[in-house]
Amino acid sequence: MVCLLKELAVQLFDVGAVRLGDIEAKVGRRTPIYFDLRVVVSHPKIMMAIAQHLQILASEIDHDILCGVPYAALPFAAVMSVNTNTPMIMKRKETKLYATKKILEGVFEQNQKCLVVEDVVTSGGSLLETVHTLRKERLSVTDAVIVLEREQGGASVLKANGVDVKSIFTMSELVKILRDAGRISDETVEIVSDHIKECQFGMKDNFEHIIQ
Ligand SMILES: O=c1ccn([C@@H]2O[C@H](COP(=O)(O)O)[C@@H](O)[C@H]2O)c(=O)[nH]1
Repeated sequence: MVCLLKELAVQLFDVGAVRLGDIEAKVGRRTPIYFDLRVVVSHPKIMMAIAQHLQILASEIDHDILCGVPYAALPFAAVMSVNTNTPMIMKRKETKLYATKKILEGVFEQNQKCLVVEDVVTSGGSLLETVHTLRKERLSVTDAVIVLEREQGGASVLKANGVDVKSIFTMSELVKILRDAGRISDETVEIVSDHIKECQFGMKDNFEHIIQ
């Protein structure tokens, strides 16, 4: 049986996957809430629950193979791959400099439909970079399944680049569950809601280097 979303959200909080405060995120951005889903590798039951929820989203999407955005989403994609007997490929952060000189590891064919798996989307930049690499290798990429959509514009950036994103949680849903479960205060919900409104990303936040 798949664990309920509310239970999953509270379990994530209780294992330290949700950090509150004035936190430095990617390249100098600051955020009052940061999700560190990398801790999930140490909690197999939570890993399985996340993979199962991602599989529910993936079941509505036609795809031949899976690819996780490195590194945080690789374990999620691997568990989904094994659970559903769907082949997976791995994108390297950098092209291998010797022997095979590959950027993608694993077996694939041109025009196969590749479903991208990601942990968190903020600006959409990390996911878009992976999509760009996959498309350069002639894979067809139109969809992604993710754990958390921070509602800061990333999903719209991806949509504008031909990628539909389906998430297990949005940031507002997740903070509401945590507030109702007594894990965070009303004040924190308000701070997060203000942050979402104030810190929005769009194509102007320069994805040109990725999509050129
Ligand atoms: O709360 C967060 C926010 C981001 N991340 C990591 O950053 C990228 C997503 O940011 P983009 O701006 O969309 O590229 C993603 O790969 C996450 O691993 C995070 O871990 N937690």
